[in-house]
Amino acid sequence: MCESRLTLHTDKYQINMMYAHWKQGTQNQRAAFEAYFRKLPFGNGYAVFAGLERIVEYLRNLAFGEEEIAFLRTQEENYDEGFLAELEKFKFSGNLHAVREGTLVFPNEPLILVEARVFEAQLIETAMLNFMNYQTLIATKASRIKQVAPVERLLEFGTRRAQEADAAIWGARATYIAGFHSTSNLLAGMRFGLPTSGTHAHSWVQGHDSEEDAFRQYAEALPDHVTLLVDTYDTLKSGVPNAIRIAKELEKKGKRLKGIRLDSGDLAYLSKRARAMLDEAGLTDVKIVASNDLDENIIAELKAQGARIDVWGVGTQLITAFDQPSLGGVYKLVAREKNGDLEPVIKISGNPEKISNPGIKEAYRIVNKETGMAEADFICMRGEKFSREGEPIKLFDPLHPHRFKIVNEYEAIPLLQPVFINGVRVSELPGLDDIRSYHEIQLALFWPEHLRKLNPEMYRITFSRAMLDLKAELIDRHSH
Ligand SMILES: Nc1ncnc2c1ncn2[C@@H]1O[C@H](COP(=O)(O)OP(=O)(O)OP(=O)(O)O)[C@@H](O)[C@H]1O
Ligand SMILES: O=P(O)(O)OC[C@H]1O[C@H](OP(=O)(O)OP(=O)(O)O)[C@H](O)[C@@H]1O
Ligand SMILES: O=C(O)c1cccnc1
Repeated sequence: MCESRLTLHTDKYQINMMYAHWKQGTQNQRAAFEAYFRKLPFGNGYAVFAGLERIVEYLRNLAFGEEEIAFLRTQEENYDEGFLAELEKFKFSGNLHAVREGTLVFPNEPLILVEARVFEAQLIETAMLNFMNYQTLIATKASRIKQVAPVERLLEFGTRRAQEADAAIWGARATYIAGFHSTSNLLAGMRFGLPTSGTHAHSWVQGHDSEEDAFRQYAEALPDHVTLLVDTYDTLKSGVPNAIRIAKELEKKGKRLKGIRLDSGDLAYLSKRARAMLDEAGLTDVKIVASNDLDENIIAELKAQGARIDVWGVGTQLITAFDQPSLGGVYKLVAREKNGDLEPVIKISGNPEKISNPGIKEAYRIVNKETGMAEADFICMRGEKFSREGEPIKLFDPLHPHRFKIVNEYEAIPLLQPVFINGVRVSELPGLDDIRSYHEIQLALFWPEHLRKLNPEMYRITFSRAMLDLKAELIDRHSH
């Protein structure tokens, strides 16, 4: 968790390239890189950008101390002492623009723009992608779950099955951005101010002579927060009746049973039966929590079956992004310093989708003033004049440039915000609750067709004519 130790959280090839730049005397040349992804995860219609807070912490603490330098000395005999001395002076002195956490983002649009000495811009690729790819993936998975359970409480239960501690903790934060209500991880609660929640485990019941005794002892210990796990022996014959008994005892003390938790079996059937039993006992306010390898598909299916579940506890499938364990975000050089100017560069590929978009760009969300809804994102060259307001904008379909739509009255909202300028923080990042509310406002900008979890309508990402022309020119220049 100590961010200052993350300087060497990078691939060795970055340090090798930094070294080679230092040898050829180009380490101070400026370079611009963009981070973006090419394909949406989970077949979703959007992704939820996350990871910026950690990126900012990482950049602020980026430094090579004695320990790092001593280690590098052991890793490569070619590293010259002069290079290591240069590293001792290292700090991030560049510019970073990024979209806000919680923003809905789409393939091939710049999410982070780094302009810095190539020495710096190169080093940070690995860690930035690591943070952005994981946290964006988990926020997106959480958002899919939120789409199918918009009003119920969503509890994040994943830590024990997460890919180690950082994934659990930063993953919990990402799920909160996308609308989860709490995490079971107390360190995430302490670190980020996330609400925490907890019921009890089967071991609590197994560790007593009877289920009833286990429930009673638990209720005595935590009378204000009693949610009882009712499936250790037999949910309907023993768990729910025992929970009802304890609820009645709590009532006598002026307390209420908060809930019961179902963690196995047919959750639709059991929840309906449990609801009827609770209601019959006058416990209509007692909530039913369900867990057991849930994901957005099972939750949707359970709801379609009429399950009476008020609270969903979701662990493994969410925190490991089980159905797609990685977001393939990349970090590509888009411009480099040549003869004092920043010159656009391209990466060619046999696969047209993998050809990079050259030059430093701006990204705008085009919101139709008549409907208040997002029509498309528009990517243009930095400083390019396009009619921001007042005049119609022509939004080309990138795959079929003969197809376009015209929006007459619109607002162009810039997506990339300055975070560091010349190494200095120029804006405070919003607090987590602001990010969460902003995410909700973002969702409201999009038609439901783009938000549905199965076969969504693709939101349009469009490029300016100038950017497409530059790309064509560079492809032409590099074709033989
Ligand atoms: N009515 C239902 N419709 C669809 N899926 C369900 C339904 N009820 C439960 N499930 C899901 O089916 C899966 C059942 O998995 P599994 O067979 O391991 O659970 P189980 O029968 O409860 O056994 P265990 O006691 O080992 O947890 C879980 O992912 C659960 O969320
Ligand atoms: O299923 P997930 O979505 O990953 O949610 C977390 C799971 O972790 C716990 O089970 P576990 O068997 O680890 O512990 P327990 O003995 O308390 O049930 C809990 O009961 C959930 O089933
Ligand atoms: O509080 C719970 O019920 C819980 C927490 C973590 C994992 N499973 C369940």
